[in-house]
Amino acid sequence: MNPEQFDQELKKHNFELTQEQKEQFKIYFTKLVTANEHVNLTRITEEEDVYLKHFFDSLTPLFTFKKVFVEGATLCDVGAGAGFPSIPLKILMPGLKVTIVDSLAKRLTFLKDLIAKLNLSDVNLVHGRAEDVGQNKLYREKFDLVTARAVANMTVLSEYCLPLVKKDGYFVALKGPKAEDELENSKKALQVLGGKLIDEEELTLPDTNEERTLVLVKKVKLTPKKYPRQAGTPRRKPIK
Ligand SMILES: C[S@@+](CC[C@H](N)C(=O)[O-])C[C@H]1O[C@@H](n2cnc3c(N)ncnc32)[C@H](O)[C@@H]1O
Repeated sequence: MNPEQFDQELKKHNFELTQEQKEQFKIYFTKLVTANEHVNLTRITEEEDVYLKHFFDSLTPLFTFKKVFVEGATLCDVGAGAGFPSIPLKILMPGLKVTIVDSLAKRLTFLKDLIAKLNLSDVNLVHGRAEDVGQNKLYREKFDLVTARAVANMTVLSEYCLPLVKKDGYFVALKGPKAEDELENSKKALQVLGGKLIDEEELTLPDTNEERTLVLVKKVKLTPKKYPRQAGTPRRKPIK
């Protein structure tokens, strides 16, 4: 998907990019591939792949779960790495108030520079593990939306993300193909952590066979204080 095809695809979803937004994606692409020569950020570096597999892919929740993406909402992106999905979402919806949590300082250094170059406001960077951030009063149960792509399986991810979601807010997981087993295995964790599975949508990226699954979980109850457990425990001893 080249930048023109990207514009066309977004139009199909009723998003007409301004000149400024087109420029922001262009700068994002350039900075990503340049920085990637020194810091390990992505394996995807061809322009058409970056526009499809990073930019468009990051925006699919916005097209699929429209009603939960409200201008002015607070969004926390857990394990955003080089900014996916939150930075493309922020470019398209400038009113979002974004917090990015990642445990790797080098990636946050890249993001700090990127945010300045893209002239984005209301993007807060937090260096830390989701398990610790989820126990920090500043962040716990403070977000309308929490997103994560390619960070952990659904059970572990739920323990990272749900503690950060406000009651009645949403957790959106961007998953690959065939996520049913993962989802089935996470049922207990969702229930324990106060989540309720609302929707699960399968889609294919335009003009490809690239399959994705988007999962929408609503926080229906507060998360018990003991979660998230100590850093490393969710992965070592997933909730069963
Ligand atoms: C495979 S990358 C995915 C990055 C991005 N979400 C994407 O889709 O391109 C996983 C990221 O999650 C971060 N990460 C993994 N476990 C984490 C944890 N427990 N807390 C915070 N960040 C974590 C890593 O540092 C890394 O940047």
